[in-house]
Order: sequence, then structure tokens, then C-alpha cells
Amino acid sequence: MESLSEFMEITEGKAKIRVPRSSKVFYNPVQEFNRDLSIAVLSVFSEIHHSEKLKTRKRQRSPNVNDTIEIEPVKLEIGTQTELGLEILEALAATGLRAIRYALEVPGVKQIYANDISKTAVQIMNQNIEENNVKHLVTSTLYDAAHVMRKRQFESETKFDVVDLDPYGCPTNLLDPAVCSLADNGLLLVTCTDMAVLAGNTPESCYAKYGSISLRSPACHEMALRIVLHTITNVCTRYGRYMEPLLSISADFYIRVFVVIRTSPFMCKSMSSKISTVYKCRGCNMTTLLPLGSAKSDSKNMKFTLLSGPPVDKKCEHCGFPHLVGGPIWTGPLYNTEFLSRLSNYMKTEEAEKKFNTVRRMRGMLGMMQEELQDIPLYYTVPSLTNTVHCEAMPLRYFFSALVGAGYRVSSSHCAQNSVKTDAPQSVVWDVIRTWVQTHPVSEKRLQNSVTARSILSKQSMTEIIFDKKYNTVPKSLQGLVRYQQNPAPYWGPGTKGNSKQKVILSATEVECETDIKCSK
Ligand SMILES: C[S@@+](CC[C@H](N)C(=O)[O-])C[C@H]1O[C@@H](n2cnc3c(N)ncnc32)[C@H](O)[C@@H]1O
Ligand SMILES: [Zn+2]
Repeated sequence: MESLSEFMEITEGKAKIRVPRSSKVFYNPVQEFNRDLSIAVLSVFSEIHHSEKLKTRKRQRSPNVNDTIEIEPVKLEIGTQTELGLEILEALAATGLRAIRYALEVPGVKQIYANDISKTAVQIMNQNIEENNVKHLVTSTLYDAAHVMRKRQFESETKFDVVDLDPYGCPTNLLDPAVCSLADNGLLLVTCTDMAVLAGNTPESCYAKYGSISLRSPACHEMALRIVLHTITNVCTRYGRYMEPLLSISADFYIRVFVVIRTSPFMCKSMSSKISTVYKCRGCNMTTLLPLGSAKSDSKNMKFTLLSGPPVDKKCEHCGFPHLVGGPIWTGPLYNTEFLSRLSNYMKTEEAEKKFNTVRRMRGMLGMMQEELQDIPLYYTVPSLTNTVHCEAMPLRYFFSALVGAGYRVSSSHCAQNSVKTDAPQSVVWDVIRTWVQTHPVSEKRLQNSVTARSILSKQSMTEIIFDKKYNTVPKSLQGLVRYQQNPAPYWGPGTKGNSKQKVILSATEVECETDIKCSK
């Protein structure tokens, strides 16, 4: 062990921890947002979990009580052991910071298990647990994470209520034991930092790790989320279980999903209708989805059918280029709307205001998620559309107003600035661009050099498009909130094994959007 002078003290939330200056053990300050959000999610989840447990207990004690049993909300305590509280595994705990913060900040905890495979990490973790006075709530272990989870699955009477996987890079080798060690209605929290793989730089590695081909596209960050949700679904269904996302977030250099794991062999079968293959045009980037199956229910039964494909012609109807095939990806919802609204209500409280350094960013992100069209997977970005035809940039609000005026629904995505989700057909999206080009013409030279632009612009617009310069894409409720984090902090990026020095990119500034178009730093 290093001497005390070789440690630096870090305060985050209610925890004060020591990390060796040599930084053999991982501490990434940029992940504070990730940890804050996890604490907020767990706080809300803990309340729901607790009242479910109380209901189950009441039912067991008096079996004749019906399903509509009412439970008075109980104020759960923080920092003391709650009998029916959460049993949480932090499988890759490093310095123990996250686990200690869970103990000091999440209400209704029964026990937290903080595990790491590194001996040095566990030594430092033990010291941190002691100094934060949470020995009664946090137990450390020095094992391979898979071993801890399998041991729980096979040797314990109860399973974990929460499993948190926060690895360097890819978590998929731990998903099977994680799913098997979770109780029914338990919560799985997963971080993935291998964004290059998930965003389409190495589709073959993505297939090897996640069982899905990633594609480079403007919507690659949402596609990354959907690849991971597909992978978790795929693991779950092997065990007669399925997952339901409470929250899925793309932030900074990583993604993080919070999914509830439930058991139902019947629901497992219907998952094929929520997983789709992706066809992406090589020329104009338009993406078309083909679900693996269809599940429709009448009043009595669920009917499963196979679908015919492909959903696109050999050549793209807009630009004539062929398609790349990617996926499969999850095409069900990214969020549970009821949970989102409970979480954002919690975020508005004074308690949250005092507790989290990153509260403004969390509010902004959650607000955006609540606005997002849940039934529309993937998004366009306006710069990518205008770049495809080489025309002048178009403000996001013009694009929104054109689609709304033509009778379609629109929203942004929290994953990317200038993003547009819409139920408008692809041809209408191009009609907006065609109409824009009428007053913002593309140079003849550029047209000559781009087959894609020529093909798209040679067609007549079939939709009446009106641009409303005054349209505001940011609802009043979200104005003044931090929506997209643009300039990350020094040492921004995921850590790597055995090296805690990260890429240095720009300075730390939050971006606040009063309107949708320009974000001032
Ligand atoms: C990204 S860090 C965890 C950071 C921590 N969750 C936090 O929020 O501060 C990853 C940790 O996983 C540990 N690790 C890597 N492979 C492991 C395995 N198979 N089992 C347990 N721990 C492992 C590493 O030693 C490292 O401390
Ligand atoms: Zn095309």
C-alpha cells in the first residue's frame, strides 16, 4: 500500500474517498454525471421496489386480499439498513466510490456488495468504506465479477435486486451471470464505453461482442443504445426472461442503460417483434427497419407471424445507391414514460437540487427524453441531410416547422444536437430539403460531383412545405436547461485497463440552449 501522501482526496456527493496519485485504481471524474444519474434512478426505483415488496408481503400474509391492494408511501431512510430494502451488487467497483455513494445517498438499502478483481482496488476500497462509516451497508469482495454473480445464483436463497456493471469498455461477457443473479423485477444498470465499436467503426468487432452489426450513420449513438438493448434481450430470453428499459442514455463517451428484468416465457416470444434488422442506404443514409417478426393480440391470444422482406428495393428509391445491412437492434421504447416522469419530478425537488452537482444537466436530459417520440426509432440530423445534397445549412426550427405544418409529429433526440425524429415518410423528409434548395440553390459544380444529390434533387417535391421562422423547437418547460454537454472536461474519455490517463479534450463548459439553433458556450 502507498503511504498517505501518495493519495489524493476526492469528494463527490456525500462520499470522500482516497485514490492513489499513481492512479492504478480507476477514478474518472467525468463519470460524476453517470454516478449522479444512477443514484437518482436507484432512489426512485427503491421506492417502487419497496412498495411492491410490502404488497407481496401483505398478499402472502392474507392470500385473500385482491390485486388492488393500496400501500401508503413510506419515507425510506438513507444510511441505515432497511429490512425489505435493496440488495445491490456493484460488480466492478474500483475505489468503491459508487458503492459508497449508494450507501450514503440512496434510500431503502439493505446491503451493497462492492466487488473488484484487483487486490489493490479492494485494499483502497476497504479503506474508503471504513473512512466513510458505511461498513454496516457495504461489503467488499475480491473476485471475478462472474464468480460473485454465479455464487449468488446457485448458493443463495435470494437474488440481487440491483446489479451494476460499469466496466472498461464492453460488458457483454458479464451479462449472462448478471441476468441470472437478478431477482424478478430487479434492475440491471450497464455502462458501455467502447463507443467506436458500437457506433460503426468496427462492425465485425461489434458482431463479435454484441451479436449485432453496427453501422456508421448520423443516428449511430441511438443505434448503439439499441444494439446493447438487443444484446440484453437476447441474453434474457435464453432464461425465460425479458427486459424493459426504464431509461437509456447516450452521454459523453459512453452509453448507460437501466433495464428491469422480468420473467415470462410468453413475453420472450413477443420480443422478436421488438428486434429489427437495419437497412441503411450507402448514398443518402436513409434507414429502414425490418422487424424479425410480428406479434399481434386479439382479445384472447397473441398471434405471431413472420414478415416478408426485404423492406427496401435493391436500389434506394431516393438516390439509387445500394443498402448496407446492419443490426439486429432493439426497436421497442427506450424509456418507461411513467418512470421518467417520477424521476423528473424527483429531480425538481430541493433534495435533488442540493444533492447533485450535475442536477441541471440531468433535468435537461430527462426533459428531452420526455419530449422524444417513443415510437420512432432512430433520428435524422439536419446537417447530415443538407450535407447529402451539398446545400446551405438549415436551422433546426425551419425543419421542425415544415414537418409539423405538413401534419407530422416531430421531436429531437437526447443523443444528438440538431436531431429530428418524425413519423413523416422519408420522401417527405427529402421534400423539405428539395423545397429549401429552391431558395438556397446548390452550385452546379457540386451537383456535378454528387450522384446522390443529383438523384434526390432531380425529383419534384410532392408535399406543400412552409417554413416558419418563428417556430420554437424547445418547449417552454425545457428552456434554460442544459440539453447537450458540448465541451467536456480535461481527461475526458473512458479509462483504459492499467492506465488512468485519458484523452485531453477542450475545457469544461456546459451548453445551455435558450433556443434550438445556436448553443452558446
Ligand atoms: C471502470 S472501473 C469501475 C469504476 C467504478 N464503477 C466507479 O464508478 O468509480 C472498472 C473496474 O473493473 C475491475 N474489473 C475488471 N475486470 C473485472 C472482473 N472480471 N471482475 C471484477 N472486476 C473487474 C477493474 O479492476 C476496475 O477497477
Ligand atoms: Zn439513398
